[in-house]
Amino acid sequence: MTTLLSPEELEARLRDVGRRRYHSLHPFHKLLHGGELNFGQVQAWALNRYFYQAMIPVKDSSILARMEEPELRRAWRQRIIDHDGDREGEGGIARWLKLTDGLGLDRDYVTSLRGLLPATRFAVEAYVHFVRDKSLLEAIASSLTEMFSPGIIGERVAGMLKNYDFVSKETLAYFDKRLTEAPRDADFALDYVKRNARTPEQQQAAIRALEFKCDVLWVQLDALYFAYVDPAMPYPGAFVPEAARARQEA
Ligand SMILES: O=C(O)c1cc(C(=O)O)c2c(n1)C(=O)C(=O)c1cc(C(=O)O)[nH]c1-2
Repeated sequence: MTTLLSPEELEARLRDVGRRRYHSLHPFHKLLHGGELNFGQVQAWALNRYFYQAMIPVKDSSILARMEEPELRRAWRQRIIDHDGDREGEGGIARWLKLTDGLGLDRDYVTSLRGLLPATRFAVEAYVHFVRDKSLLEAIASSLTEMFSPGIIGERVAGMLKNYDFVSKETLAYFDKRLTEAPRDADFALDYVKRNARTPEQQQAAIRALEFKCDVLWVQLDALYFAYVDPAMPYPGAFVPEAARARQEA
């Protein structure tokens, strides 16, 4: 039988999930941050991750719609504004497209999702469905990977600026804002989970939700690794970096 944890013990268990399973541990990220990917592989990462970015406000709208207290909605709606902006050209999704522009990818191609790997699509959709179908507590707990993101973002920006001449501070500007947004969002969500997971079952469900979310992030990198690093077999129809395409056509 599982026992009731104190809020502090629950937090420690949640943080432990990140220590063991966060996508900072994935070999694809180690290559990305260490400067060991080529231009086409970095393009593939940015193109696939666009779909994650684009669906974040969709999943947050679904969480918002289930919040019955104005106080909660007021806090959560900021996430949607952060990603969508208040007008065309503003917000996180627009900033992500600056990155894909900077990497020479055609905007219409990126947003059409034609080049996406199927595993990216399935993982991101699973996240959207999870928050829709599970309890509000689990939906909020699944966002808690953001507790761990400032560390990886710091490492990523420093590593990419140092190692790749095809990225700049301007093209990586997306991540600047995340360094303040993510801790604010994670503090709020962690406080909610600590206050509302009041039974051993609810606490276990919150921990499992965070594990699930780590899986959502992890499999996206598995898919990139398989398609673009080793054995480098892009799914038929998915994005093919120019160099690989030229080889295929030769
Ligand atoms: O760069 C990253 O490694 C990273 C990780 C995560 C995360 O841990 O889920 C998010 C983001 N970035 C991010 O930019 C973002 O907007 C975001 C929203 C969420 C969420 O679950 O609501 N996670 C993340």
